[in-house]
This record gives sequence, structure tokens and C-alpha cells, in this order.
Amino acid sequence: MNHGPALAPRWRPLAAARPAMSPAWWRWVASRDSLTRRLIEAGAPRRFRVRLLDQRLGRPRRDEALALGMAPGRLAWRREVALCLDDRPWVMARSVAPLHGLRGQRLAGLGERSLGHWLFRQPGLERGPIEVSADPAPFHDAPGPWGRRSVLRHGRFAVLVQEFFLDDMADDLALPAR
Ligand SMILES: C=C(O[C@@H]1C=C(C(=O)O)C=C[C@H]1O)C(=O)O
Repeated sequence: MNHGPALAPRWRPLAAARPAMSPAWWRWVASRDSLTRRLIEAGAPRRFRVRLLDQRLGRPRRDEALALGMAPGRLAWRREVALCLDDRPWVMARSVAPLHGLRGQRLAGLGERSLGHWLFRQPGLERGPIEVSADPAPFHDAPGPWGRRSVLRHGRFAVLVQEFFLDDMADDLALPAR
């Protein structure tokens, strides 16, 4: 699902996006607990599944490196997934973790298990500020109302999680367009 270099999304603080956001979408975009869990609950009885699209070591995009405070030339672990309900993608997610924090972590073995499922069981997990974009995912061409990103940390481990909600999710849950 990679379409080569795409424009970086323009990110704004969550609060700046609020006036343009419906209360229904605000509840999704501003939530700070596990999105995986929320999708499973909201999607029931549909079956939740993580579809692994790409997972490899590589350089972060420039905007990603900046968000993580890492030098852009350094290697990071990158993972792109579609979070699906009954095989319909509802959210496209791309996660980027600097390699130097990865010691002892077993992310490569995650496969089609949810990153959030593992992450939110880690003690002392902290989530940084959420930023929002109305631009489409730069790694996938399905349209959607909102994207968001934040850095999650525990100990030396940091991961930038970027999640783009798709129009199909809005349709299935009868959410407003924005
Ligand atoms: C960060 C979470 O994990 C979700 C699962 C992901 C994965 O498996 O790669 C990526 C982004 C998430 O939305 C979460 O559940 O909040």
C-alpha cells in the first residue's frame, strides 16, 4: 500500500482541531486509552483483526523523526497495519520506534497481534499530547475524516503511533462525516 513519497500530514494540537470536529468524532480522536479495545467494543459483533501491511527497519519520515526527537538518518522500526472489523479496514496505523529504545523489546514478533494490546499492558505507560490532521494517511490512499498521532513511552521505549480513521468506519458506525 505504499505509494512512494507523499506529502507529510499537517499536524495541529488536538484543541485546535476541536471546533471543526463533531462530538462523536471527538470521543474517538481525543481518547487516550487503547484504540484497539475501543474498536473491539464499538465493532462488536464484528470480528476485530490487525492486518499487517508492512514491518521493517528503515528511516523515519522527517515529520516522524521530529516528533520523536531523533536524528532523521537513524534507523527506526516501522510497522503499518490496517485495523479491520470483519475484514473492512476502519483505521490505518503506522508506528515508528527509534531502534535505540528497542533493546529487550519483542516487537518484531507481534505479527497480527495488536501493538496496543501489548503496549497498554506495560506498567507506567505514558502518552504524549495528541496531534490531529485532516489530511489523508501518507501511506495509504483510503479517504477518512481525521488522523491523529502521539508518542507512547515506557522507560526507554518510545513509539510514535499514527492512526487514520477511515470513511468506512464512519459509515459502519453511522458517525458524522467529520
Ligand atoms: C496503539 C494501539 O495499538 C493499535 C495497534 C496497532 C498495531 O498493531 O500496529 C497500531 C496502532 C494502534 O491503533 C492502541 O490500541 O491504542
